[in-house]
Amino acid sequence: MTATLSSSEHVQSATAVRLTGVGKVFGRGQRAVAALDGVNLSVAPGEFVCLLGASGCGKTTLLNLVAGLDAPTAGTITLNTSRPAVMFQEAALMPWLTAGRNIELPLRLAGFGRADRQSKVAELLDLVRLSGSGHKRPHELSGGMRQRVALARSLAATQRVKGTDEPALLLMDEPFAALDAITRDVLQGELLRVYERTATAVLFVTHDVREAVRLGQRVVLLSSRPGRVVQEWSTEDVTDTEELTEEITGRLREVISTHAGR
Ligand SMILES: Nc1ncnc2c1ncn2[C@@H]1O[C@H](COP(=O)(O)OP(=O)(O)OP(=O)(O)O)[C@@H](O)[C@H]1O
Repeated sequence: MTATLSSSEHVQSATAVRLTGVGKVFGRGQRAVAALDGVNLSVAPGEFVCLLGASGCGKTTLLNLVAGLDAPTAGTITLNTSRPAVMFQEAALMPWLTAGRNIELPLRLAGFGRADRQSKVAELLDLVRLSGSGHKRPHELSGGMRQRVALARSLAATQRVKGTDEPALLLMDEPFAALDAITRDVLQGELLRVYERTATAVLFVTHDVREAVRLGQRVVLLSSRPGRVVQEWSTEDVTDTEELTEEITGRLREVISTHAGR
């Protein structure tokens, strides 16, 4: 199932994840809620894609489907990666474990030996600039530091004892939304730095256009419920990010007002 990046044709056609005609309806009959409808989307190995949409358009539903936490009612999802790691708005760390032990947990579950776990934890703590805080428990850390631990734990969850040729996929559901503006700004920069040092594909959900343009190589706009892809933009080679941010914001407003008029 793993994509082999052995020729340029493969490189172009390889996907970490592909959604084809994906739909999701919750409930039945008169109470049925169509959250997603005919979503077509793919993310290439190592690509950073931001999924943007108004509140309630189905972004979290889509991430849950890709994560395998729920099943689509229509269409198919093809994963060519190891099991995706998920990071949420709340760090959801184990409060009784130190930062280091929290990061170690997925490595333990994946079957890494003790020495390997210790060196990987040290590496990941260093990657998220928390080398001196591995012994601290979550309540001793700031909100931003807790999200750094959560990021390191998510990256740990993408590690495999064998089969390292499988590309990794990180699913992020508004991970910085609960942080103050300055911390959010710092963590966005940190995420980009970490992303550049790993080969992980990222599908990042946000309703913040500026965040999407700053982080994503591609920004994909979902319509209001039922969510479907209405437009996408590449941010690569864009010199004027303000102009792009304004253009996407305008399109997002249109999408929201279309929905409000229904
Ligand atoms: N388990 C469920 N049962 C019924 N309806 C659901 C369920 N989960 C989500 N929905 C509905 O599906 C729609 C999409 O929800 P979802 O949480 O995916 O949106 P979202 O874009 O992530 O929103 P937000 O940005 O506010 O987090 C909403 O109308 C929501 O009420």
